[in-house]
Amino acid sequence: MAANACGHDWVVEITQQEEEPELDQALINAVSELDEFSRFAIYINKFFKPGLPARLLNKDSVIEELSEHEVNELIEKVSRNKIRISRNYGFISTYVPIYYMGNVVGVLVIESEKELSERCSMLAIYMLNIYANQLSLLHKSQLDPLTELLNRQTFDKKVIEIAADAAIEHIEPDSKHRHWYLAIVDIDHFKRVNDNYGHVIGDEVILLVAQLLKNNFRFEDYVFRYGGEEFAVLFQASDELDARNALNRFRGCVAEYPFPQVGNLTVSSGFMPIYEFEMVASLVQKADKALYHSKNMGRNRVTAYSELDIQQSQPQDDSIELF
Ligand SMILES: Nc1nc2c(ncn2[C@@H]2O[C@H](COP(=O)(O)OP(=O)(O)OP(=O)(O)O)[C@@H](O)[C@H]2O)c(=O)[nH]1
Repeated sequence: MAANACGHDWVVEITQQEEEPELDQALINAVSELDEFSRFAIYINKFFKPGLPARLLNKDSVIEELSEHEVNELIEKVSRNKIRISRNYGFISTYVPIYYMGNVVGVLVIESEKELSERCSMLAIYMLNIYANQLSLLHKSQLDPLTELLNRQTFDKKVIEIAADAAIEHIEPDSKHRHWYLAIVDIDHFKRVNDNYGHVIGDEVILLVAQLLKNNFRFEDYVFRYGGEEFAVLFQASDELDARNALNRFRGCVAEYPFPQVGNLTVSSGFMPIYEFEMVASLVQKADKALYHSKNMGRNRVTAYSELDIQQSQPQDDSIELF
């Protein structure tokens, strides 16, 4: 650590990361190089929102994992006392707070034979703080500024990840497990909103629909602003009926919502399962086809890709073999 006495190398490493797993690894590497101790566990609430649990970051930690309640108690204690030290049967436990915007969002637990130097503890605090700031910047870069939903760039990455997992797991369509679905949702006749009430009201409608969408899906589902008044949802459901019910629930919710000045609006959607690896463009094209079917059938409805008469839309194979 001598050449890196002020932690400069770690700061550079952490602030260079543009992907979350690599950023996590950069922090884990930095903490493991603070050489005065041998074992550590990092717990952090990565969304920085009160009420969400702080989860273990270094899953391979040799320190026994604490319960959510124990972690909350520790966070409460380090919020009051900054660094805490306790002595247990020959080793020393040090608890270092993780700060984000002045709030404690996690805790680093270190077990060592001898007490950590103050310099080492302060270095840990700075590094954890820099990690939290970098994580927040990374999260912000994944969001659409108007709605704070995930943006289009993040959509492609997430679909590839889910489709790759589906290919590995080989989940069958009739399996008992919940699996992933892709839906594209579009506000009906949105151009009329802009034309009649102006773009500011149009933007407000987009924002309100985004909020309704977020509220209608689970925390572990992903909601994106895909384009202007078009949204994409990656969500888990047990089968097609379950997925359709979720989208219909949202559709009903929008239809009943009194949009200020505008009154009532509707949304149409198309959806399909992600059972195997498929290119993002091909998945989106299929969900889009189902969406346009909803539009053609009068809007304010949900269509599954499986409902479409694929035979009609595909070119007929009545070609003549020439060679
Ligand atoms: N206010 C606002 N309008 C947007 C934004 N992005 C796209 N739009 C507008 O959204 C409208 C989309 O219109 P169309 O694609 O013709 O579709 P539509 O009127 O919703 O009709 P259907 O989709 O067929 O039901 C266009 O007028 C765009 O200018 C945005 O960020 N804010």
